[in-house]
Amino acid sequence: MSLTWFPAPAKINLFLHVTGRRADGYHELQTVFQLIDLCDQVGLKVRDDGVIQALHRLPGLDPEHDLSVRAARALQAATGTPLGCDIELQKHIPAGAGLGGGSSDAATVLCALNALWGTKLNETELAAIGLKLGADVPVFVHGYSAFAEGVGEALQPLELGPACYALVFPGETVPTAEIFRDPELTRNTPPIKISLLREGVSTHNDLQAVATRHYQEIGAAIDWLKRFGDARMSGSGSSVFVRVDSQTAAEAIKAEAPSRWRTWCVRGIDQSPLHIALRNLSAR
Ligand SMILES: C[C@](O)(CO)[C@H](O)COP(=O)(O)OP(=O)(O)OC[C@H]1O[C@@H](n2ccc(N)nc2=O)[C@H](O)[C@@H]1O
Ligand SMILES: Nc1ncnc2c1ncn2[C@@H]1O[C@H](COP(=O)(O)OP(=O)(O)OP(=O)(O)O)[C@@H](O)[C@H]1O
Repeated sequence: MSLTWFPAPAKINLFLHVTGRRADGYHELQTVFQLIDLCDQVGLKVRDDGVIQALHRLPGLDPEHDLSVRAARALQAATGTPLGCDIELQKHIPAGAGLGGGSSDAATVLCALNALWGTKLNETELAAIGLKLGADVPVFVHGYSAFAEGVGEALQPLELGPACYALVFPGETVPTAEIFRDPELTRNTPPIKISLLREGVSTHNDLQAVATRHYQEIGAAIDWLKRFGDARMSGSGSSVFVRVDSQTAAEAIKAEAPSRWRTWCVRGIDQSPLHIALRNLSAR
């Protein structure tokens, strides 16, 4: 049997407010996760011998630290299944880009293996396993764009509707922990009510000021994108984005962008393509 392939979409944070800090050092956030149609692809094949093996190597990363492998091991441990799997990743989402690529790979492995192994955990149980791997994993397990609180795991689905973005990766790989531990980080933005989002309350990304101080190229990309609209950083960076009216407008920005940056025209999606693939699998 060959590998079965499943998509792992990226996200952008339309805003990110840091509203506090917990005793364990993690930060309380308010954010909107917008899923986008830039995807990694995760190939999986069930093994009868219980072995979990990566067929790929991510540059500079021990396979045991690969979030796709860690997710498979976590599901195996939680369910006690005797089954294993081969895993292969086709990476299209840059790592350390604030796009949640590693977290999404992990969520796709959890959801797809749960179906392939027949372990029958529900989404809440899978999200709880995912949260131990990273604060961004639960939103990808649930597979919808959402307003998030807590450390990013308390989710309320949002229908954001059709949206186009020009997305720029200025080439910096940002370790998320480095940004969160900066003493200069604003950690006391007053919480907002979700209802105010629809009324157009002003929002921002609290991690942006710190990240642009650490990585000059992020500031350069924001300044360049600002001529097209309200340009912002996603997550802890380094990617930045601007919302535009049409795919044509996004294509024009991509054509003009400095060639040292990777640029995409992406669409917002309210439902993850992973969940559509899983429904098709169970209908077979
Ligand atoms: C910045 C965001 O990308 C926004 O979506 C996420 O909050 C980060 O999610 P993630 O990459 O899955 O993060 P994790 O792997 O859980 O955490 C990496 C590190 O970031 C810090 N961290 C992360 C999330 C959070 N709410 N507070 C934190 O302080 C912690 O130091 C943690 O050790
Ligand atoms: N499958 C994976 N894909 C990408 N990075 C991975 C993976 N597994 C582990 N990692 C490690 O995790 C780090 C963060 O990866 P990721 O792509 O999720 O970052 P990010 O987009 O900045 O995340 P976030 O927005 O969640 O902070 C990488 O620098 C890499 O060392």
